Amino acid sequence: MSADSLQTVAIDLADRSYDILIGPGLLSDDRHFDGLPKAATAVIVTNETVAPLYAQRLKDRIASRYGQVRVIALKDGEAYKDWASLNLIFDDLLGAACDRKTVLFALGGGVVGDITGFAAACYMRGVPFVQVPTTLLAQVDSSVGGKTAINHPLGKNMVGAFYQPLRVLADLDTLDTLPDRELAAGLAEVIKYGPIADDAFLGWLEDNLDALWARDKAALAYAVKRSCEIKAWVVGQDERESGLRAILNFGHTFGHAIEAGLGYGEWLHGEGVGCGMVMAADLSVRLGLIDAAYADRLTRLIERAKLPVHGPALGADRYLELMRVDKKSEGGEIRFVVIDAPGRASVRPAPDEMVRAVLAAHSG
Ligand SMILES: NC(=O)c1ccc[n+]([C@@H]2O[C@H](COP(=O)([O-])OP(=O)(O)OC[C@H]3O[C@@H](n4cnc5c(N)ncnc54)[C@H](O)[C@@H]3O)[C@@H](O)[C@H]2O)c1
Ligand SMILES: O=C(O)C(=O)C[C@@H](O)[C@H](O)[C@H](O)COP(=O)(O)O
Ligand SMILES: [Zn+2]
Repeated sequence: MSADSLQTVAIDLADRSYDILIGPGLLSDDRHFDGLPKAATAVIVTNETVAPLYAQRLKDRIASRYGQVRVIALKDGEAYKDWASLNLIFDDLLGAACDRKTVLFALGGGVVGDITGFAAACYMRGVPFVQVPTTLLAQVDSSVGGKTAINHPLGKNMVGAFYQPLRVLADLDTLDTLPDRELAAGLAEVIKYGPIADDAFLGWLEDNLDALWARDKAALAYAVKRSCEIKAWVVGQDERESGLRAILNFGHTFGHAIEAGLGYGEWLHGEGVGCGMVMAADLSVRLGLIDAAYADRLTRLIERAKLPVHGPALGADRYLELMRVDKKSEGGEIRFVVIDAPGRASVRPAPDEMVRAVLAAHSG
């Protein structure tokens, strides 16, 4: 795939359908903003790290469409995906008398995207918003599909809403400034799509991981596009996770427990997911669904992506306690996304003793 070309992936959700635009230079070209609603005010929600890098560029693109463009720069970090940050957004919108046509632009990674989407869902019972993801993780996953939320000390993403953006603008050039650790975190969500939906993509990742690490634009463009296609295919069938969509949670039952158990921010979300996929793959082996060689193959790729494959020593009881709060749990029974066969996943419970064996093998 050419590194210079613009790619479009469509999310098909009836009257909530939208396009994901993927390519370099999107934030330097007014045309990608054509068709967005005009209003008195636009608000760019970002954070203190991303604002100095890209807020002015975005402001220049949209200034002609809005009477005023405000910028809210939140504190940076998973620990700030909380009520206090959400209230700062509401305080600013109300303080500036923003009306219900105000358009919010989420400029940043998944933290900014999730909190801005939730603010958009709530403010005056819903205002339009646009996702402008600037991390690999946000471009391949969090900006797409309409899951918005903040964290609660007792559980990850526990307060939120399904609320779709008007458009996703993934400018690949923004990845130039992304720290290596954040690139690795994004690769976790990219790798996820292989075992759950596309075994050939897993093979492509094995062949192209070095190119992705070298930030080869053509390789990044393909990884972002293929990830978005798979997510669009899943979300298009099950927007509100009544079934199929839960496969996107592969690795997350263990991963979210690690994030919450350590206090948000010590491990990145993608690091929790990377390690969580190792644990969930082992669980799939123990359930007799896949052979150990496939789990080893996945673990090797996760290691090559410079992600942790061994979890922190929270203790099995604490892991189990945290995982019971997971949104897939039913009546206190934890349900895990497991691999049924290469490229195919499902959700099912597992005996506590088996989960303890997985934790003994991969944490502590
Ligand atoms: N809604 C969903 O479907 C979904 C999917 C996956 C993850 N998530 C959520 O996304 C969050 C993780 O997102 P993330 O990994 O993007 O983390 P993040 O939003 O914290 O961003 C990672 C770091 O990179 C910085 N950054 C962002 N863009 C940059 C750039 N271009 N150059 C330099 N630095 C940049 C940020 O300031 C931050 O320090 C978690 O809260 C997770 O729960 C949501
Ligand atoms: O879009 C989805 O659906 C996902 O599960 C994508 C995940 O990568 C993401 O981390 C999501 O926020 C987790 O959802 P949650 O419902 O477990 O909070
Ligand atoms: Zn995730």
